Parts: sequence; C-alpha cells; structure tokens
Amino acid sequence: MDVDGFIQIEELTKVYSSGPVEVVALRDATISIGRGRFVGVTGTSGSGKSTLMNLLGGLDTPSAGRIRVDDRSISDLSKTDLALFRRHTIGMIFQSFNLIPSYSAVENVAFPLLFADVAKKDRFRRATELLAAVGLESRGHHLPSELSGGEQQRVAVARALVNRPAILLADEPTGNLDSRTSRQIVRMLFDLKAERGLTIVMISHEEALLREFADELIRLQDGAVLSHETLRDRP
Ligand SMILES: Nc1ncnc2c1ncn2[C@@H]1O[C@H](COP(=O)(O)OP(=O)(O)OP(=O)(O)O)[C@@H](O)[C@H]1O
Repeated sequence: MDVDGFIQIEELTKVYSSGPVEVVALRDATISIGRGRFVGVTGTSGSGKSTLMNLLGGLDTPSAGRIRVDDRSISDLSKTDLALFRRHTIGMIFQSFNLIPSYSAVENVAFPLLFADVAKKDRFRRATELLAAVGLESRGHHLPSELSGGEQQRVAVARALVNRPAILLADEPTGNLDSRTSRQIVRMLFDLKAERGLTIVMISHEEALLREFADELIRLQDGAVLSHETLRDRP
C-alpha cells in the first residue's frame, strides 16, 4: 500500500458541454494525497472545487486523466464496482445536510447499512455508536427538524462514516453554519481523522478554518491547481 500516494489524481480534466458552449471545469489537475491526511481545497466560486469532489466521489466521470485510490484506478471500474467503491471507501457530506426528514437521527445514520447486508440489530448498534462518536448519543430519537444545523451536520457525518469508509469528502460542510458551530464541526472532523485514520478532503472558502485544522491546503483557480501547501507534516 502506498501511504503517500493513497489518492492519486493524474492530469484530471472535466469539460462540460451545454450546446455549443464548452466549460473546462477542471484542467490537467495532478494531486497526490497521503493516507490519513486532512486536505483542504479552496478557491473562488467556479474554480472547480465541486467538480473535483464529484469526480473523487465517483459521482461523475472525467473527460481525461484518472484517479487512483490505493493503487486502483476508479476511472476503469464497472458500474457495479464503482457502486461498491462508493459504498465502502467513500463517505460524503455537503453544505445541505440531506437528512431524511421523517426518519429519526439514528434511522438516518443506519440508512446506508440497509444496502450493505447488515442485520437490523447490528445496523442500530453501529448507528448508535456513530452518533456517540459525533456527540449526539442523547439525540438518537429526534427528527432532523428537532435538531440545530450543527447537530444535523453531525448526524450527516455519522451517516457518512457508518460504512467505515477510508475517505471522507466534505463539500462546504460549514456553508450553512455560524462561525462558532463551523469551528466545532471542523474540529470534530480533525478529531475523527486522528481516531479513525480517515483521509479527509474538505472544500471550503473559509481559508482561516482550513489553515487551523488541515494538514495541507490546495488552491484551485480556473480549474487548475494553483498551489498545494503542506501546513503540518505527518506526526
Ligand atoms: N453540470 C454542469 N454543466 C455545465 N457547467 C458546469 C456544470 N457543473 C459545473 N459547471 C461549471 O464548471 C465550473 C466549475 O464549477 P464548480 O461547481 O466545480 O466550481 P466551484 O469552485 O465548486 O464553485 P462554488 O464555490 O461556486 O461552488 C463553473 O464554471 C461551472 O459553471
């Protein structure tokens, strides 16, 4: 296993065509991310951050280039293998928490396990453990509408981690939160990284927040990698 190049993004390009107009959302991006690193991605609006995240998460396919995770090219996976990769290797969270409104917190967290062939009793045991890991052990039976924004994002984090993925992708996870709650959520991601050996890629335009908690900072501009800084060396 290659610890340093756990995620290898090689000359990745994404072109969107809408009618005669072509938009190069990502151009020739080459990035190497080590296992267990917390990597922040920043850049102005339209610089290609979400495009990169969607390609990394296997939600979209590149126009050129490839992504390797743990030495496997995800660009060459069959539909079935890509679905398995998404389920077992990647957890994703977004600016909107995307919880199922009629499900309690614990049911939301357990939901991905419905598709993972896990017995009901174990689904709820694992979901309860994850809720405790994000500090919400006493809120399991609450509906999303009964939780604050920060608490809803914690439920979304627990749900993203319930299949024990190696990688957590976070696309503007603090975009709907006030600055104090934002800091609490990013600190929690930082702690989860250390406890679980997670590799985290987080998009944010709050550079100060990324500088406080991330190990590395990538800046995109017009779809290209402008810089890739190391903020903290591996301990
Ligand atoms: N489905 C699509 N069809 C056409 N163009 C797209 C599509 N998705 C993104 N784009 C374009 O690609 C470029 C990069 O978009 P992207 O969403 O990756 O940027 P971003 O850095 O995440 O922006 P923001 O911070 O505003 O979310 C933009 O010019 C955008 O308009």
